[in-house]
Amino acid sequence: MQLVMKKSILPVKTEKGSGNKILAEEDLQKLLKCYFGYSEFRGKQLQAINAVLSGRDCFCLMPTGGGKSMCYQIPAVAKLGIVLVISPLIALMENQVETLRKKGIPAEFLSSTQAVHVKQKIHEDLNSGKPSLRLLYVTPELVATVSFMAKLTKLYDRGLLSLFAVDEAHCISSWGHDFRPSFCKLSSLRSHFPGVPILALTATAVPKVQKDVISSLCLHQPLVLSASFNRPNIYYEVRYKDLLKDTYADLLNLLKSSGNVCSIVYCHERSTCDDLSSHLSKHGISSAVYHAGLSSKLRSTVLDDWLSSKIEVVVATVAFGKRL
Ligand SMILES: Nc1ncnc2c1ncn2[C@@H]1O[C@H](COP(=O)(O)OP(=O)(O)OP(=O)(O)O)[C@@H](O)[C@H]1O
Repeated sequence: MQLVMKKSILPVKTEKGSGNKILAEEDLQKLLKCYFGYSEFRGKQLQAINAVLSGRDCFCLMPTGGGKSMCYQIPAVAKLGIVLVISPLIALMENQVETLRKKGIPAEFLSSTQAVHVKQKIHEDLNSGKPSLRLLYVTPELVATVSFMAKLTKLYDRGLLSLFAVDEAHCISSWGHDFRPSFCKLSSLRSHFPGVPILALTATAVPKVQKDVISSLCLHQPLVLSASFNRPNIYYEVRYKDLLKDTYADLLNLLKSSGNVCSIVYCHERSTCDDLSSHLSKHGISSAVYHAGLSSKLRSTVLDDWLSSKIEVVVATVAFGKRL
């Protein structure tokens, strides 16, 4: 097979009889290099990618930052059609879409935060004979609407739905720490769109949750992948607050001695975030707060400023990890 390494969708070959498209490992590696600049797949990425490209469901358990997104981003460029990514985290969608577009991969997200004319353009593309989109990020709430299901049905009937990727899939389980009722409606994806593989992704390792995700999403004999949660590059140190004379002073020293690195300080309460952030700013460390009490616009600005190193420290509640 001839690979065209320009930023265009690659030709794919068909596995005889199955109707599924397959690419050799080296071709997938070329895609990884071409679009993302990485030479090797990490951990279980390749297995997950191969599973969904061959039409098989997959449950993928990887730690935060383990590279889960690649498991659906590579299929999006390797296979014709649209990958629908269902995520509860609007800030994460915005962030990923921006990154993908910079890499020349057509991606969009649909959410309540978007302007009407932007949504219209996306719908026009989806309705066109040949949509240019490769990845569409949506919330589970949108998937639950009749009008969006009708749009998906049209795409499905034209053979344009290549994969459903359910990010933060533990949210479907009432045993999980982050249960979201809207996720329960996702079971209809399997009944409405048989034959479209489903990739469930999570960093929540509890076996009860895993079983629940698999049965709630009606995954059919999924490939279950579980990556190691050991992160040898991370150094852990516990300091007991009760044993410190002045917690804020200790933290300030730690941040100053760490040099110019991006840091996150998690606090239990929003008021502590506000208090600590102004303390750090007063003492020469640029910081901002991030919690669910801020507007989504402000939260996006803080995330952008932190990612671009405009600010050194984000003082946040768990809303930051969940990117609420
Ligand atoms: N094969 C790879 N080689 C090197 N870096 C990679 C590879 N795959 C992914 N990455 C990088 O690892 C980082 C984390 O990836 P990603 O955001 O997909 O993790 P994640 O598992 O989705 O994390 P989270 O649970 O926070 O959503 C990204 O910067 C991504 O570009």
